[in-house]
Amino acid sequence: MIDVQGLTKEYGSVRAVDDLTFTVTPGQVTGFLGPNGAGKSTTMRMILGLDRPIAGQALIDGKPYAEWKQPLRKVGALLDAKAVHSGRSAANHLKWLAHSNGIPLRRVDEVLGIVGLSDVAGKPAGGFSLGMGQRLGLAAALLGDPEVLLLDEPVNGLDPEGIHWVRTLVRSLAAEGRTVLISSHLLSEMAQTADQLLVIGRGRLIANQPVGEFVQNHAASAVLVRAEHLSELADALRAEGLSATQDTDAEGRARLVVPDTTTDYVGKLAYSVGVPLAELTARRASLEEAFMHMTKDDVQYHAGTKGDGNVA
Ligand SMILES: Nc1ncnc2c1ncn2[C@@H]1O[C@H](COP(=O)(O)OP(=O)(O)OP(=O)(O)O)[C@@H](O)[C@H]1O
Repeated sequence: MIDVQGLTKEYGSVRAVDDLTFTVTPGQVTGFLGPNGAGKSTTMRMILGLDRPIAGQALIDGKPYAEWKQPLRKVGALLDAKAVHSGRSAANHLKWLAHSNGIPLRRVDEVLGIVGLSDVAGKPAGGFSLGMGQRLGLAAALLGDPEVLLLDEPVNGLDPEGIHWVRTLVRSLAAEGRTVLISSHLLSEMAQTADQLLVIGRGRLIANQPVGEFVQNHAASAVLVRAEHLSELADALRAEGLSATQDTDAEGRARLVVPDTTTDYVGKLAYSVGVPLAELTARRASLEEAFMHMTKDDVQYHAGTKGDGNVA
């Protein structure tokens, strides 16, 4: 369990993290989202004792990270996968970490196998691709078989197979009862990986809820309907107090978009007014729509604008 209370950090005049309070519970994947510069990495660094807050605290199972005697056995973290001595081989990098945390050396071969790097174990990490570096970072995070995992952008640089593998891995780690906090800008991926979402903007907490609830609360779903007699159906919908707008689908066919209703309702109504349907589809809101809606006032760095924050 990670317990963050009133965590606050400033860099000069920039308040990077502002009075953040949340808990991350075991047995589920918690996704950590926020626009660029929102304070995700800074929060993770403070949880790991790498940055000192100006107020508040972060505890891991009741103690600050620094008080765990063999921290890698308690918490596995992937923050900056490039933070590896470039001349050192993957295996030696992991052996060095294992040694400093009292972890048996046979675990090094195990984690290299888990992340698919056994064949390049003896090669210098400096020559690794971005994706291989991420895999090595994940191997280091898993080395101590930790109960708590903090993964900052773990799928960065991974190919589709790698992304799928990370998703399966973190879901199985959570299913084993571990605490998993994971940040990513790939929202469609996060929608499939996370159970719970923590969303921050400009250092402040703006949502902490299950993924499905977040999407339902912050993005509109709609029913899409095609029929030969669209205007009759539109009239019937409006008579029932529903708004229906007409547009065309990808194949250029006219359809109605009816927000805030269900396919069951529209289907029954069409039947009652004798309009045969050619298509009746629920358009589910996406995590991306919900995220854009929730964070639109907190985006500091827009394409084509100067932004109003300090550029990192
Ligand atoms: N070492 C530092 N010195 C000065 N400012 C910093 C430092 N680290 C972070 N910041 C600032 O703190 C704010 C939060 O940055 P942080 O990297 O935590 O955000 P983030 O949510 O992880 O962003 P991204 O999604 O782009 O990785 C930003 O305004 C950033 O410029």
